[in-house]
Amino acid sequence: MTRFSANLGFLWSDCGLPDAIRAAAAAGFDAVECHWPYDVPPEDMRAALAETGLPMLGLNTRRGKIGENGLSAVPGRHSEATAAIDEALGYAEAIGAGAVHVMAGHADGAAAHATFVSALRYACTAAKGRMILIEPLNHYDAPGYFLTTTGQARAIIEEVGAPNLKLMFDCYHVQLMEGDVTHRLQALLPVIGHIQMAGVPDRGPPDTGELNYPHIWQVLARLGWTRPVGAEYNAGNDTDATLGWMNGGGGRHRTRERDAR
Ligand SMILES: O=C(O)[C@@H](O)C(=O)CO
Ligand SMILES: [Mg+2]
Repeated sequence: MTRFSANLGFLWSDCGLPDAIRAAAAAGFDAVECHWPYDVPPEDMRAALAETGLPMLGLNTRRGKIGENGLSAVPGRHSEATAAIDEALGYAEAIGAGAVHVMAGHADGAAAHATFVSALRYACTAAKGRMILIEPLNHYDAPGYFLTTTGQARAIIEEVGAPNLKLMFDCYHVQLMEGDVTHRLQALLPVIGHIQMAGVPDRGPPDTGELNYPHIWQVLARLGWTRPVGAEYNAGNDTDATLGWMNGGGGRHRTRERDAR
């Protein structure tokens, strides 16, 4: 049975994060993950996580100024990037989150590559065993983002050479940039730390669009993947109404009728 994590940057994004954690638990998710929780006191997050028993899988480094998408590959922004990594690791430790996604930012070329490698070496050491993730983003949603393909990510992971540096394989971005999702999951499995999903190309629920997620969940089961898969899609202002796909994955989603009993 596939297990699912609710990405609270997208699901129940109209609630505060602690209430979004509670909503995810009520809907039957096995875990949660978030993007930028920094405005919420860690003790409020800890309380909601303890109350629901859900693990927080991960969070992101800050994006930087408006229009930026992280700083870790941006030459000349080293001290801000390092501060963002320290902040994310500190927050992750405070709430018991398992991973930090280090966001690269808008940059390209050899200097950006060297800057990113150096920032990731710093993050992997500072993480003291916590997982560090990097995620290729598609060029429609994130034009100019440094990290765009799984091949580029794998080369960086190999160059950094830290056991706690892993790939965040977001099926939505991978399908838009490269396709061949099944073969890529299989080939990249040893370096994958987390998997996310959304309908393609509209980033709707996983039961919409061109990717057949029930097939992908079967592939993951065959590959021995047992960690929760992150649901990171636009859910509009009624997340509960979009959760029919969870039953297709054998999830524990409780229908509204059952909730009402
Ligand atoms: O896919 C995404 O957009 C997210 O996983 C993320 O962390 C960057 O916004
Ligand atoms: Mg993603």
